[in-house]
Amino acid sequence: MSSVKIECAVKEKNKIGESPVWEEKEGTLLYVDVSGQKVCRWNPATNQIHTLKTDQYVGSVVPRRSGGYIIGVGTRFAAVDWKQQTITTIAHVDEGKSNNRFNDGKVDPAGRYFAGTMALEVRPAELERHQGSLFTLNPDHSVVKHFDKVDISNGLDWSLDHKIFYYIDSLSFKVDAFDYDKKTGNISNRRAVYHLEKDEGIPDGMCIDTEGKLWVACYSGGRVLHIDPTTGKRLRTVKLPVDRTTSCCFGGQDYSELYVTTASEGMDEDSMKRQPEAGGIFKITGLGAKGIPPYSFSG
Ligand SMILES: O=C(O)[C@H](O)[C@@H](O)[C@H](O)[C@H](O)CO
Ligand SMILES: [Zn+2]
Repeated sequence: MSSVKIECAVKEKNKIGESPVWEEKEGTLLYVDVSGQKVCRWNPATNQIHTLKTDQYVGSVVPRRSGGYIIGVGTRFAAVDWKQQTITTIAHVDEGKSNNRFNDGKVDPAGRYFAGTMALEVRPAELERHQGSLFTLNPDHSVVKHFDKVDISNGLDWSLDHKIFYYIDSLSFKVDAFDYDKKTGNISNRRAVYHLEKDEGIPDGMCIDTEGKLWVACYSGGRVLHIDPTTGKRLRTVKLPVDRTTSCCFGGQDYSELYVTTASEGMDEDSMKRQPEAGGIFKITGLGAKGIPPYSFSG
């Protein structure tokens, strides 16, 4: 077995780094800084970061098949023209809930954008409960609301056979699964596939690997969990040198590198001293696992 190597690849600090997506064509890593209110694109070859400021908190960014990106910003779905550096609203959600914002999101195997909302936090993980919902932006730009009463809508991905949708509502401290209908985008039959242990922190972003196993970043846990969703067992724990690990995706050559975003927001001076790399993005190699290419929004 090769040895695991963990390095801080993107040193520029995010307040809340999130939603990492590998862009194979350019060999770049796309992500957001939620409360830093920006969409970022890091080029490993040049170590340059290009950013686009948003006018509100941005929860996630996904590639769009016709070019550019789609984001969940504030309580809007919006299109990003990266070349023109413009953001155009596509649809509104959670109308009347002015204290809400989009959080994590990802494109499903049929090209729909799934993203959920949450109330704004007073402090990390402290917020008015049950205010969020999970939505889908369809390719025709219609919006579907799947369910409400979500605390912190977070990690999501689909099984390799496209029959299961995995989902995390962070404050439930578990990873859930739904039956997923690729044709309609409907999800049903919610059940738990993994319950976090006390010291594992708060489940946040996640991604699937080529074996159908999940990698779950744990906020306040300083770790990524490798989970088998069919047995409900944890296969492995990968610890990082910072506590606030937020999300992960595979990227790089053959999708064999795991990129882990982290947050620095809300840390006091002391913990910043102890964790100087907080807010950076980590690259983990030697895991012996690989990911799959991200799906693009087809609308
Ligand atoms: O990363 C996210 O998904 C949210 O934007 C964050 O706010 C954290 O999850 C939260 O603070 C801890 O649960
Ligand atoms: Zn998250």
